[in-house]
Amino acid sequence: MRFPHDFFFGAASAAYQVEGAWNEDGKGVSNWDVFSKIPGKTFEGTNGDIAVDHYHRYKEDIRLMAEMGLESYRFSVAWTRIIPDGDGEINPQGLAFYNALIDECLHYGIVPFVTLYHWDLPQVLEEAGGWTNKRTVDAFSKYATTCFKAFGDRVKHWITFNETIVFCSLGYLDGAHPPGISHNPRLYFQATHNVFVAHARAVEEYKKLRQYGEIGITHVFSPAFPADGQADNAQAADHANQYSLAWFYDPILKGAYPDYVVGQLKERGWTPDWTAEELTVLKWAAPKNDFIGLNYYQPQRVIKHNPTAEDKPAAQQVIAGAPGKVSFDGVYKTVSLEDKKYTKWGWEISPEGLLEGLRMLRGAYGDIKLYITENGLGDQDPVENGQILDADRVEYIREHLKAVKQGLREGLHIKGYYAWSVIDLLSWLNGFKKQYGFIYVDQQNNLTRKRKLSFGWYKQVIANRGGEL
Ligand SMILES: C[C@@]1(C(=O)O)OC[C@H]2O[C@@H](O)[C@H](O)[C@@H](O)[C@H]2O1
Repeated sequence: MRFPHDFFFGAASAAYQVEGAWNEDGKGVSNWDVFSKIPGKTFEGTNGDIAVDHYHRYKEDIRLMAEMGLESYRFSVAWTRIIPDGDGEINPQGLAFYNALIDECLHYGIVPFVTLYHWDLPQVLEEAGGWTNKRTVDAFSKYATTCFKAFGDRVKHWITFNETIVFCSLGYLDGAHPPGISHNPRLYFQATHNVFVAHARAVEEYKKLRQYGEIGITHVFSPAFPADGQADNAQAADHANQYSLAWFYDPILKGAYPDYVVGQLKERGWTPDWTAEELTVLKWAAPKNDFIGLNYYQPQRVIKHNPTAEDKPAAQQVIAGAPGKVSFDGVYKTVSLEDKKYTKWGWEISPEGLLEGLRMLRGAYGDIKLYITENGLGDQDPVENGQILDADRVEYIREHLKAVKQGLREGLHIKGYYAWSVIDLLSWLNGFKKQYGFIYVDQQNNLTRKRKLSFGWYKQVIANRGGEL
């Protein structure tokens, strides 16, 4: 079986992680431009000042994407290039860059799939409270509408936010992302709610413009499964899915928050300051949402946890996604299992977890349109005689594409697969050490690009529409 003709074989990146040019052509300062320069916050002090210089080399990069036969490129717009101080004047040089990037994609017949927010918030807004401040919601509406009007004649696929759970939990619970606040569930839930309202307002503005494209949001998709058959671990997995799935997917797809979580937030004084008008706009926007983007890397294997004084702060690798984390409320803990395979960063390799999770998602939300907007292997790629032989990445993506194909056989409405990432880039917490790309970037030799083993493999898969998988 080949993948359908209207299924996108794509790959992705994000502005702060690829562009560099952090202070060029009128760009404003973002929270990550500041946070990454606070000693100890990033791996070996790496930052996105240069990243992999996609800002100046995008033509070479897109030419390589075209050589691969890539059908769609998912990239994010840096808000600070468009409106440098967040909600003030528009920067024409910022519009010019993304117009050129979009036109270069279209020159090769590559469909642009644009993420409006991939974690880099204008610093002016961060200093005013970031996503805990309603001002940011209004500012996002202006920024999104500016992008729709500037690029919407050629961009027909829009993602509002990338992984709300990550930038809010790392920002307000773990303190590992801007604004670097730890253990503040009230601010965490407030920030997530404001993001959902900003999403709903952007859907409303987009539909008003009648540009006849599609708009959605991308969430982490990490379904929780009990580590064994014990009843309390099953209950812990249900709790994990309520807080890490339902809290994020329900307001977008059902237009209302899950009662299980709402009830517990009320008991603990963590209820966001939502208004009737905001809850109404969530309800209005839900059926207008055209798709949901899923970033799948691994499932969560969960056991019930009983908080003790011995609980230690999470290790860096655990904060960055490896099992072993105690949930913010202490109710459960993620664990690794003897019979599973793991990456060098301790992430489980589980294509079956993707398929099982997709079936669970259909049970909860029905036959919704889905894109796998990220999936890939973070690795330190082996280099032999100057060749990057990332056979493990080929294996990882092959097995996950086979799971997607099985999902299609079962009638799941999956419309595309975007490998993370098209090119080696800056990892927020792992610097340049954790590679994801089909294209290698030589950090020791003027950021020279080189095709990896996986580049030629993915080219073949696309040419055959996955018929051989
Ligand atoms: C934490 C980490 C990683 O670096 O491994 O997970 C995978 C991938 O997720 C993306 O949404 C982030 O933008 C990208 O930087 C990566 O981030």
